[in-house]
Amino acid sequence: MFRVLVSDAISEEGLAPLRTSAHIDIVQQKVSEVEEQLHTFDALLVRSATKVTEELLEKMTNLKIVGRAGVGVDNIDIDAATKRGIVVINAPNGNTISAAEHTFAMMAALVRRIPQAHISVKSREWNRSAFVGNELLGKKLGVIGFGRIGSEVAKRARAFGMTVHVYDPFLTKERAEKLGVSIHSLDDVLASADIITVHTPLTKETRGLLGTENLAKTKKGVYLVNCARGGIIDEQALIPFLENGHVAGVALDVFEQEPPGDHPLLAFDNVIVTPHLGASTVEAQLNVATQVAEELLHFFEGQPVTSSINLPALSKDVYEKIQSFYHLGRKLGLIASQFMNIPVQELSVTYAGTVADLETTYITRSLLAGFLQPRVASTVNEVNAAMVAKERGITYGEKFSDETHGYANSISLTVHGENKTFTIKGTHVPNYGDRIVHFDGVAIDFAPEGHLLYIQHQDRPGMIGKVGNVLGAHDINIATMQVGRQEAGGKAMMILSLDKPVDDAVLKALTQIADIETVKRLEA
Ligand SMILES: NC(=O)C1=CN([C@@H]2O[C@H](COP(=O)(O)OP(=O)(O)OC[C@H]3O[C@@H](n4cnc5c(N)ncnc54)[C@H](O)[C@@H]3O)[C@@H](O)[C@H]2O)C=CC1
Ligand SMILES: O=C(O)CCC(=O)C(=O)O
Repeated sequence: MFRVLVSDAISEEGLAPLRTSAHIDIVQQKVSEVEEQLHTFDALLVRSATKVTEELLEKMTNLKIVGRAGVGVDNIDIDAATKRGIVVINAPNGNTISAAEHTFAMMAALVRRIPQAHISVKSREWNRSAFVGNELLGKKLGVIGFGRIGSEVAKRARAFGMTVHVYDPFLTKERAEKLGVSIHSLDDVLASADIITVHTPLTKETRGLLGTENLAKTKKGVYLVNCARGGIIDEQALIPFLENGHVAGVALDVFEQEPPGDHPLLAFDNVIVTPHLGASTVEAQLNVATQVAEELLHFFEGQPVTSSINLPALSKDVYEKIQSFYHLGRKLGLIASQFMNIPVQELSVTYAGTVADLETTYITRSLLAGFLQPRVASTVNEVNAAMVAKERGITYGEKFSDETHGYANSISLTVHGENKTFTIKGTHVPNYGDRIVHFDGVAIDFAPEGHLLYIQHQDRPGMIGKVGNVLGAHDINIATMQVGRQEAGGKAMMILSLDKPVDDAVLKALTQIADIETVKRLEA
């Protein structure tokens, strides 16, 4: 018998698949009410109220799986679960439509001033001239982040006669054309849009994406919508733009801190808000509950789960054999994704030497997960990587080669993007670690670890000194530096490992050195 603790308000109808099994015992109580029995549960099913902390996981000594009836897993300590071998699953698309519809409702309410007018009439006023709005027809909608929700918002906007301009560095031209939208640079979207809506994950790159500098690039009178994650629009930076009327209005479903308390933004009449309601519909809650309940059932029946966001269901035996290559694969994917920060269509992985005889499927999936992670909102791992790649229109394949070029083993990844192909090759040396031995056509040798800096330049005397001077002037210590070149006087590169990451000012200063062509930060 498997015991499942359902500790949040989860759609009863959605739990039906679990109730059909004679081997599953469902207990619907809060964690605090079953303190004495926590060690007896095999599964925990939550929405967002239960905080699945390391402390709770420590008490649930028999726990094998946590199911989140929703997308975001902010309330679950994934690392702590992963460390304990507890699988975490979610429902990645069950609430997409509800979140898209809520975004659209917020946008329409914003431009027609519906919440303000509602309060006015309820206060027994009848002031029609105070609530003159704008039409959506003919307006330009800027969509930043064109994944599941962004693309559904765009479909609805087109039905309203809006033109949709999209910024998403990972969106391919084919997918944009299929959905009837055009791809633009961030600056173009900022400058041209009448309304801007954000639908990215909250990452290092997107935190404060709409901050002072980018808000200043928007059209005077722009409307902004954030139903994704608090912090993508910088709340503090927004205030002066509302005060001087540059921003005509803002709709927020999410906040940097939730609940936002007595936040200064709440004092503005033209800021309309909801308490993180994007997924709060009967339908979305039924979808997400059904999805996780079915996945839990598969898990207990020993079938593979498709929406796990942490550990793959690997046997200990196989895992021990592939472990080193599994990590090398992840690093190759991660570095390649950052280097090729453009839309890509295809990944091709070639195995040679001893690694070619192992279970390469898992290694390829690990590599794929590393490649996709910088591009998507939710955690990608070996279990869900194939599904996420398919959704993004990225194909991948494995090849095997007898050509080892002197290495005992090697994994080579070729990434095909629009107008550019990139190849990276790595090897694992027992008791020494992972090495990258080929990078974009140049033989080189570096460890894929930490804060890396890639510099491509013409092979001229004195380049190392010039780079060293700029980094020294910015107080950045170089841990290691590897150089390589295609031919004397031709294309050359340096890969530096730094003690701390470089900021945009350092990148700019390096780019200004004569004969340096490209500089990129790579985190591994
Ligand atoms: N308000 C609510 O109740 C809900 C909010 N969400 C949030 O909505 C957001 C979007 O969710 P999905 O569409 O399911 O995610 P998704 O992973 O399908 O799409 C995210 C998109 O953002 C793009 N992206 C990544 N970095 C970017 C960058 N620096 N600039 C521009 N685009 C970038 C990716 O290429 C991807 O296409 C997430 O933050 C999610 O947590 C999701 C469900 C409900
Ligand atoms: O469960 C909820 O209501 C939160 C939805 C959400 O933000 C998500 O799924 O990422």
